[in-house]
Amino acid sequence: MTNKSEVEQKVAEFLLQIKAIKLQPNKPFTWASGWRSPIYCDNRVTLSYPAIRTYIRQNLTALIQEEFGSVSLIAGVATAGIPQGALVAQELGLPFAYVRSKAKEHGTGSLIEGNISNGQRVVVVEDLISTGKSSIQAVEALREAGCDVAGLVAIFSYGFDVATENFKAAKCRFSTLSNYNTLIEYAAANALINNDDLNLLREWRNNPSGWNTAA
Ligand SMILES: O=P(O)(O)OC[C@H]1O[C@H](OP(=O)(O)OP(=O)(O)O)[C@H](O)[C@@H]1O
Ligand SMILES: O=C(O)c1cc(=O)[nH]c(=O)[nH]1
Repeated sequence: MTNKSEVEQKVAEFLLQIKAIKLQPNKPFTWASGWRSPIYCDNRVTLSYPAIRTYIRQNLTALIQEEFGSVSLIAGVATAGIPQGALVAQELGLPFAYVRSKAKEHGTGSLIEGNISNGQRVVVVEDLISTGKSSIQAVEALREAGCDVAGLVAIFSYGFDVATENFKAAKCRFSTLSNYNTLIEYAAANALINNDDLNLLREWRNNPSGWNTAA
């Protein structure tokens, strides 16, 4: 059995260490949802660090086994969920497929790439959950294609209520390796983010969809 809070902290530590956590309060990031944010968690950077990539692969695999038991397919969410999902599928010796954000506009016209079969029990791998919209879109596409979606795992979640509600509405379970609260607590305890930025991040977290909308 993995120690959940140890993994949450270790992943937060790694993300800070490799500067996957980026802060730009004066030049906000625009997220997939359209929200503007002072923070960006770039899990793609983990791929550049073999030891960290391995830790994430092994712990996503353990999470899938603990939460969902036996599955027959791993599916990644394009694009950042693709490499993470492929690594996990390799670890589990399972088939892999991935779901595009929209169907390809030439060639096969596919929305889902790879072979899937009706009734196949699948776990979806995503890198990050903000609103959960991208995740749910992939889950619905797999269901429409006949898959039995056991649930979704991701490296990081901001823990927003809107994501919880979106997953609940879609009747999809999800679990992540780390989350925003752990990240902020770890950064504060180890003086990895200065106090001004910590205050700003805590304030932002109270109303993320409304932050900086006037800018
Ligand atoms: O929970 P949500 O509000 O949907 O946001 C999270 C999504 O945003 C990012 O994808 P993005 O499309 O920005 O980039 P990518 O192609 O690099 O995955 C991230 O990889 C998630 O898929
Ligand atoms: O919501 C997003 O688009 C998003 C936020 C974030 O911190 N990292 C990321 O890759 N995407």
